[in-house]
Amino acid sequence: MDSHQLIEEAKRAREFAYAPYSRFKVGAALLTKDGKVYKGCNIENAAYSMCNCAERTAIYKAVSEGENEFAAIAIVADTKRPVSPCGACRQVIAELCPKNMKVILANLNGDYNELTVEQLLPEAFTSEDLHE
Ligand SMILES: O=c1ccn([C@H]2C[C@H](O)[C@@H](CO)O2)c(=O)[nH]1
Ligand SMILES: [Zn+2]
Repeated sequence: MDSHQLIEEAKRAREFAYAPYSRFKVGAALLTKDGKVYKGCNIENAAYSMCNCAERTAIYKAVSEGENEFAAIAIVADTKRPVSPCGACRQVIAELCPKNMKVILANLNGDYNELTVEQLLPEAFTSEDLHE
């Protein structure tokens, strides 16, 4: 599965977004090392703080199914520049995905950026900081 295919999977997930408040639909597709794809969309709530981002939906789906080896994630929204994940999602990605894993940020115009987890959240606070 290449970057373009993973972006297409994320676009399909985006169609399921439940975003009646922001009207901002986001899709994500997380690729495991053995080639499975877990998709996620954002899911909002009338109690706004409970909104869950697409990236975290995909990651939590995968982890809760026993997955822990990831190869790439694609995230797509209808933005001018490729979508920029929020800080909370950057922290979750840094926690559960390898530092050198590919992160593909895309929009619906065909623009995309590829970066690593470490580039997405430089100097991340991680479990290595917790205990000496
Ligand atoms: O990278 C992002 C940025 C925002 N959102 C969602 C959260 C909320 O439902 C809506 C507006 O912020 O978009 C995501 O899912 N991923
Ligand atoms: Zn987020």
